Amino acid sequence: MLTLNDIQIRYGNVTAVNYVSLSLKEGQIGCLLGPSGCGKTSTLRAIAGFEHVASGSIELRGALVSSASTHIPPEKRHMSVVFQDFALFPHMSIADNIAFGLHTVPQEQRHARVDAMLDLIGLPNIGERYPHELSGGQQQRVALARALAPEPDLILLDEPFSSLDADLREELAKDIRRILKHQKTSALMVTHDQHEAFAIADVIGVMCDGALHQWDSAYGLYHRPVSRFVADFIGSGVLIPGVITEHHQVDCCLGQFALSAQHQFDKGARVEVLVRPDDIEHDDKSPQKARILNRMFRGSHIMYELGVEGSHVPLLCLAPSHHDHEVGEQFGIKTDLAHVVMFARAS
Ligand SMILES: Nc1ncnc2c1ncn2[C@@H]1O[C@H](COP(=O)(O)OP(=O)(O)OP(=O)(O)O)[C@@H](O)[C@H]1O
Repeated sequence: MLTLNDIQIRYGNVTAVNYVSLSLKEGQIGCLLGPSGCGKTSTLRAIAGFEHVASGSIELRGALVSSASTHIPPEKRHMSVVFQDFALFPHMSIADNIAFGLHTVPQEQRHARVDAMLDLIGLPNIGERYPHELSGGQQQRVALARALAPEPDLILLDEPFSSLDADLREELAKDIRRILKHQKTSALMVTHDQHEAFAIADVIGVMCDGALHQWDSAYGLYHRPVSRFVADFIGSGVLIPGVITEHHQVDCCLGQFALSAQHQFDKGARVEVLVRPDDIEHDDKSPQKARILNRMFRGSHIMYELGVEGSHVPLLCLAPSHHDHEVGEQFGIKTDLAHVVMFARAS
């Protein structure tokens, strides 16, 4: 339903977005994720029609809406945008806020649509109230209701939870996902918070310096990162040196592992092996030991930092928190790196 073909966005000499391509299917929820300044908001604004593209093209439901020579204005794109600051009109009731984009709809249907939207967001009795009488989370639900009311082809969400408490964010992200899925509305969100992206999106794009590194499921980004940047940005983990000894075997400080997945490295290749905290399992009975350098209690789990001979960086191990060990202790570990991700080591 939405396709970006190699778009570039420039501000004077600055290239903010560099050859980004992606496609979103009907009813899918996508998310652009990345650090500040990576170009995610510029991409969203170009889709909305607030920015021009310098090259490449944007298509919505097969129709060209942006290219170097075409620019359909925002109001003709059948999209709604939800901003981070809610942007509700303070002097209008909640019902009038939601009805704002419905001026072409006959009055009776307009009332019915507003009521349906209030039911959908789980706040059926607040139509007569004003924005300042609602909590931040309620205001953001209303902003979503206002965006959904005109039944747009696509909803764009620009860091919609950034002004809310951390606890509320994930809850609201799940809620908004439920509402969008119920309405079968396609959406694209921008965030720098991977937990929000995981909670809401079917497909996530990781951006860095104007480039889209990977457009994939959360599982794919975590388990099959295509670049060091994605490996580092998504989840936690460390890269340790290794060598490919036989085809489908890698030798590193944790031992020698048969690799189950295809890889492009020849025998003798020097690689870096991505080791996630869930790749190292704590097992008191294991003959393989590591020293505990640090520990971070996380409620259900403890994240241990482990010193392992041959690795100049501490490795991470996520263990259930009833495995309660002190810093300085030797700790039994088991590792299985058969499915592991590797990158070529810089010479
Ligand atoms: N109107 C503008 N004029 C000039 N440069 C801009 C403009 N808007 C953005 N930029 C630059 O383009 C690059 C990408 O900005 P953009 O806002 O798209 O990134 P972002 O990933 O959304 O960042 P953030 O998370 O901080 O909002 C940055 O280097 C930024 O300084």
